[in-house]
Amino acid sequence: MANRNTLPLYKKVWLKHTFSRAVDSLIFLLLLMLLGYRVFSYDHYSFPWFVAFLCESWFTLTWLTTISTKWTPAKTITHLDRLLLREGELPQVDVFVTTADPVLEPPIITVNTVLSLLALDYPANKLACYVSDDGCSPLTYYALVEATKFAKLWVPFCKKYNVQVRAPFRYFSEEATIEKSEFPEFEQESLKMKEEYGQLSSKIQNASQELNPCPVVGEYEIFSKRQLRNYPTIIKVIWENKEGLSDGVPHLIYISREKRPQHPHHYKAGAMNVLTRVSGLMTNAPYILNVDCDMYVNNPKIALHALCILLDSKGEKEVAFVQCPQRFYDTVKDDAYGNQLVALPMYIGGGFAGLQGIIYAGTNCFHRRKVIYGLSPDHDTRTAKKDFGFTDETISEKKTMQIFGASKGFVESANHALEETTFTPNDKPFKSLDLEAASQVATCDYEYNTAWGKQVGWLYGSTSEDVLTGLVMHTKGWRSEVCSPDPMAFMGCSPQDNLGQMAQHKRWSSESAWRIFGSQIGPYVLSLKYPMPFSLPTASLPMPVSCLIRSAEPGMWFPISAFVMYNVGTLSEHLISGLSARTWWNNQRMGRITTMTSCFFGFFDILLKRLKISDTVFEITKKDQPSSNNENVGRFLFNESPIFVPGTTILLIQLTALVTALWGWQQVENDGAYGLGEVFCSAYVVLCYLPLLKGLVGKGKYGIPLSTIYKAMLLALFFVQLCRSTITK
Ligand SMILES: O=c1ccn([C@@H]2O[C@H](COP(=O)(O)OP(=O)(O)O[C@H]3O[C@H](CO)[C@@H](O)[C@H](O)[C@H]3O)[C@@H](O)[C@H]2O)c(=O)[nH]1
Ligand SMILES: [Mn+2]
Repeated sequence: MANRNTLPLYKKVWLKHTFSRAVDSLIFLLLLMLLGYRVFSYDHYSFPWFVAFLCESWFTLTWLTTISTKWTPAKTITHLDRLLLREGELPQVDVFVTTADPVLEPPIITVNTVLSLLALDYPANKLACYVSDDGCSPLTYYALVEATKFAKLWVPFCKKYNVQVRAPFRYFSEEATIEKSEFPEFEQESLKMKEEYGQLSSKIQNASQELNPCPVVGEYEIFSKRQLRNYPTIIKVIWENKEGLSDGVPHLIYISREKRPQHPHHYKAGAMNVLTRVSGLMTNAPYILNVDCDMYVNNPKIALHALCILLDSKGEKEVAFVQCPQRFYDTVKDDAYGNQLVALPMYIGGGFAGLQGIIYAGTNCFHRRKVIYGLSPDHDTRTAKKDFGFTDETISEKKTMQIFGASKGFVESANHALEETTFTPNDKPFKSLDLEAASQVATCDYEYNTAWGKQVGWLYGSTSEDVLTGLVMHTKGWRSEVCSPDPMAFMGCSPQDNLGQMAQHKRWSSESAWRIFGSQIGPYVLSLKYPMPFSLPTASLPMPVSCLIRSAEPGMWFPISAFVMYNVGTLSEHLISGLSARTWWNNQRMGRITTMTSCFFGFFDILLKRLKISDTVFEITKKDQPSSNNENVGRFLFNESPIFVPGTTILLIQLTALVTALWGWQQVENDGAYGLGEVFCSAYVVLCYLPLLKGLVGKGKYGIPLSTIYKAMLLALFFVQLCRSTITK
């Protein structure tokens, strides 16, 4: 009989997307033929020829990278039963939640996430939950304190009745069907919980409406001293599972790190590093789960699933992190703003398995602590510890301080973390609650002249710290895996309107552009293997031009067939994923729109930053609980932001072209044929830009501001003039 410790805890199943592969390859072939055609059509060499050639080459290149990413998709299957055989030896897990703004991220949302984490199906004495509050908000703190009282009822209730959805606001929402239970007292208790939760949310609601939300006495006094971005560290142990009960409520710790105006705080990456150090001093678990404040646990067994991969005898040597997909609840119908990321992760995300594994998405991810500290997979711990200065008596202290900072306690904990052996029996539960030592590692100058943000922890210098941090792990040789059990592991809020969606895309694409002009070339050379998501912003350049190039030549059959194939391919991918055709169309449409708005701007953002004209800022995405009477649903909102100028310009140009063509005002002396193909191209772009077209005539927040329209008109005129002069020459 095989030793129970050697049985694999997960397996990887390679999927065959034969249809998808065939369509994708055919498109690639067509693109190559088109390029060939261009090259050999000597007599047409001209400025438009050159632009068209450039764009088509770019498309071909990005398409090649897309197929190579999608080529070998896989999924992982975990063997929970095998892991549960070793239940007594499960390792500790530290859970990090980040929140940053009590207005954009209402505390009730954070509270629900925290409650769902505290109620995870995992021994409570092996869990600790750390909440980082970058807003230093007494309201968030108050909400967590109140939530803990409720947790003492909620956690046992969930475990007793094996409740599926452990975020109360979802559990009690009308849609969630409350599971029938064989226990007669269930209904009664469920009602009681509902009442208790109602009280909790109204307490938080009331506190948020008061001008001075919380008393400035007692434990809240410390918050009264704070000023905007200028306050000391506040760390509070809200709840300690003192007796180490495995069926109790896990530890809950609140952390608001020190901030001073003259010190950069590095946004989320900075917060994650503080969480890493404080938890290192307190529980020092070998595994870390991190979630954004809106990502509640939707599958209470998720920690067990992820650990199957991390503890597997092969996974242990190879896998740095386990990423669960990001899904969203109460989404806008048919994905009107194209931000729910359902088909994309399935086809592209799954494909990463054929490479070194999925990229780190910043949330819903389980990490190994020692990897966060910079360990490589092939490094045996001894040499690593020597490199870090742990073993060499003479240099040790100086060296470790240069890497991990001046806290002796933390250095010692890092020393232990590097030795992470699987299944450390839980002999020393809560190491110490030395708040003073913990406060020291949360100060804003702790990281000066250390490796934090450079070689250790979450890396700085980018607004998508996640992608960068994950890629650097891959460059060291680690792999990563997707864990996507049923039901979906986590669910979060997605932007409820196009403005939120655009801000988010701008941040993501500016991050990708960053790597193109990047200072740290290393990881990005690797990212050539991960080209798909990174070609996102660069698509913003050729895209607009290519929208404008129309050809009436025989060669136009190549792009036409490629276009048809592409649409057939993506539509079938959506339908197979169980999505509606309308969703597909919305995704296509938003793809065209975001390229010309957020991606375009993300690109310039980074140019400005590179030229040291501006600084990267992490704009937090607004998280609201969607209300049923949201009048904006599915409609486009506009504001004064220049982000709408390029899109409006494209729309105006295409409209002009369309009108000229249809009314037959086209001058014959150009090249005569203003064919069906051209009209079709213009019509297609206008169709994609329909929301902007509505914006041209809309009023108030539904209308594009006049100033934006004027700017776009000027640009459009300029462009049309330019084309005329080159064509008539
Ligand atoms: O100074 C800051 C700014 C943000 N956050 C937190 O970072 C998280 C993500 O911010 P959010 O505004 O929700 O960004 P999204 O665009 O929704 O986030 C996606 O993209 C980010 C990178 O761009 C990743 O970090 C996230 O995990 C990923 O969900 C939230 O919990 C914030 O509270 C901080 O802790 N401190
Ligand atoms: Mn988010």
